[in-house]
Amino acid sequence: MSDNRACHNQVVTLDQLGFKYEDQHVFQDVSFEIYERDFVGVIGSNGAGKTTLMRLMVGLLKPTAGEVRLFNTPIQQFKAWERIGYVPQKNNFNPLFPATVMEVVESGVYSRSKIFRRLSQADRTKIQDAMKVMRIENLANKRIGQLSGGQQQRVFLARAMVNKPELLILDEPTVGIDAETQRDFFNLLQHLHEHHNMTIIMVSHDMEMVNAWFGSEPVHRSGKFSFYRKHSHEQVCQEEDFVHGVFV
Ligand SMILES: Nc1ncnc2c1ncn2[C@@H]1O[C@H](COP(=O)(O)OP(=O)(O)OP(=O)(O)O)[C@@H](O)[C@H]1O
Repeated sequence: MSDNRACHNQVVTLDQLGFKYEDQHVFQDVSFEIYERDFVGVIGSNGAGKTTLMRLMVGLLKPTAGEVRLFNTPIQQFKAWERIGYVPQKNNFNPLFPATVMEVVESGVYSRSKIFRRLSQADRTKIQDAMKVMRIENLANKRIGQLSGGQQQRVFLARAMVNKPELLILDEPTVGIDAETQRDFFNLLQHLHEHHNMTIIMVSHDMEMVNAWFGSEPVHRSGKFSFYRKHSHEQVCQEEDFVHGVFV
């Protein structure tokens, strides 16, 4: 295999995916592949079904047609949920929720395959690491409802990051956040993408931001969605994977 993309594994495969709520078709026949170390932007107008698509990718909804595969496994057989971090749309969060920042981040330790158990020292270290990367250590004991939008966003990102996921899925992460905080947030995502080799999928309807970040042309259009892509480490991929004259 001589193409850069072919030496990376597929992380998410959308195969002729369709979904409807009762009688209302949200979308039909959406196909796209997301590879390791991709940073993918999913763009669509209001009501195009972006949130629905993300919820299908994390198994919170079942497709009415086609299939989702995660790390090459059909989603109904997929069990390794700690490999995936998901940050739902911010406005789904109830600001009166009484938990502290620390409690919210801790709750990220329990992926859906685990039952509640005491936190181990290793868990504590993972929690501290995630809080440090997101620069929220000094907010640990604050109630989440007392924080600004940008700070809350970092807390939910830290929660999704606790298990050091390979794939991070973000639904409209910058809605309601000022331009400066958005820039910080993108710098952080860029760091995670380039230095922690994370694959990132981000939903947005902010074309200006998307064009600045991904360029003006989508790599693919399917249904009402446009998919944009940035890829990191293509060079490394070629060097690492070219062993004894063959791609492995
Ligand atoms: N639980 C539900 N029951 C019925 N219809 C729903 C439900 N959730 C969403 N819909 C409808 O499905 C369509 C897609 O909704 P979705 O939230 O996925 O769109 P979106 O692209 O994320 O929109 P936005 O940009 O406004 O967040 C909309 O027409 C919406 O009204």
